[in-house]
Amino acid sequence: MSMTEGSARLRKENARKRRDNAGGMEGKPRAKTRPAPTPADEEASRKPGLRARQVAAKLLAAVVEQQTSLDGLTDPDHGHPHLRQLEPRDQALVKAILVTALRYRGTLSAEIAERLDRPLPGNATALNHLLHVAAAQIRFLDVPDSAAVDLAVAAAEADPRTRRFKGLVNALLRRLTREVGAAPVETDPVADCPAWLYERLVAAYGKPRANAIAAAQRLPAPIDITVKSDAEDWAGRLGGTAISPLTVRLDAETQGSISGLAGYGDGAWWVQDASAALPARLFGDLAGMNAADLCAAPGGKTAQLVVAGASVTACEASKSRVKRLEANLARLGLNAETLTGPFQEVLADRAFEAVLLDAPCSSTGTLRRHPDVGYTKTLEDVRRLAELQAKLLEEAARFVAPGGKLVFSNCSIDPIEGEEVVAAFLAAHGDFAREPVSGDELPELAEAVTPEGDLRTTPDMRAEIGGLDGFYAARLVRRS
Ligand SMILES: C[S@@+](CC[C@H](N)C(=O)[O-])C[C@H]1O[C@@H](n2cnc3c(N)ncnc32)[C@H](O)[C@@H]1O
Repeated sequence: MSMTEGSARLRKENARKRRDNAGGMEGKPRAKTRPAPTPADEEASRKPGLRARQVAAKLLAAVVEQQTSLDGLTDPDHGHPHLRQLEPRDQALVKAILVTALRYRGTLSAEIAERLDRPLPGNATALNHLLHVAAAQIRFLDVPDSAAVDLAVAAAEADPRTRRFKGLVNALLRRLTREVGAAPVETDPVADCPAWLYERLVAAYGKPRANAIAAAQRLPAPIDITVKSDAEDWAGRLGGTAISPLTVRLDAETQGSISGLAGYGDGAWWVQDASAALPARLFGDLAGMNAADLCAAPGGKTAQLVVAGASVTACEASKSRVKRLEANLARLGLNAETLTGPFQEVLADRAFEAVLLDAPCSSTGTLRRHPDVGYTKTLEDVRRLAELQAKLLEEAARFVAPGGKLVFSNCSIDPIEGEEVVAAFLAAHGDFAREPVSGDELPELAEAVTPEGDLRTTPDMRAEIGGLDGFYAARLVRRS
């Protein structure tokens, strides 16, 4: 429900600001979190923009070596302290570098490797990150090449682990600038799809479709909002297109400060990808019914259930995320009962006519917004999360009243976490049946309805309007 990836959309104005500020600016550190300056910090403060590049390399290491999520590292309140110490403009630059370096990681790795006489030593990880940070700027960002190269050389010199490679950094990056620079060289989306994920895509969807998905998920995602009503009207007012009865896709020009747009303060809409808005739609009109959202925060789907007329109970296990859920509902002026804790415990023996289980998952459907996911998650994570989902689905079943509906969903692109979980559940539960979704229910997205009657979106769908996140949803009904 918040805008998290504005920095990845490098629109001209931001690019100009960064160029004007090419060297960047050292942040005024917050007294509370500021560690004592090291000699490297002092050097960085003498060279504008150096600190931003050093922080970018450090955070890139955290993503690819420690599998730390980019959202966590860049969280405005709890993110990495070195990032939070930078000026907002430099923070935005660091985020843009990271998103770009991850989105094009395969391409950048190959272009760096081609210009090395021999492969880097296996332990030269700091050097590798530094080269990726510089190459991302040279190849894809509107930063002067000379600044990208000079600051990479300065960063190499400031770090004892990379000092002896200073000459290599300089020569390699100058060659990259000369030979490719920012030329629109065609790059291979498959090379930029993490290998384990590409293998899964081929296994699940076949090679041609896997290639189309890899290409679509390398593109930055547009920003979609879900409106309480009047999508056409809001599209006109905000500058966008109504792409479903509830979703407006904002034009690139409209994007900027989301909270400054008309209707935000009045709670008329919230940010939610078009595909994330689909599972709650599967309940249809909920007027006069009670509904439970079992895994609710940050609350986009809870809001939809309330707007659809239900009396909603929203459960969330994480205390901090309940706060976000409640703040979001308050801004939207929507009422729901919120319960803090695992739904299995806090719901006692209640039963509901509509139950939504939007389960934790690998988030591999959201690579457009979160290009780190391919490097922070593995196939083992997918399998582990599928087991968790199966357990949660089993437990969710007991809160469904006879004749009630249960929608299971998540934003993984992998059938292991979707179709297979539901197939196993139905095989073990004669008391539940699938209630197939029909193309008529979602006329704008009939291609997403599977032969079994589930919903499966992939990023290559609706390419003509900018694609969709990958999502899965199945609608089940309790027979007795
Ligand atoms: C995919 S997110 C939900 C997104 C949410 N439905 C939305 O549309 O905004 C999954 C959420 O489930 C929560 N969660 C995980 N296990 C839970 C449980 N047993 N009971 C309640 N919440 C749980 C996580 O903390 C996380 O916030």
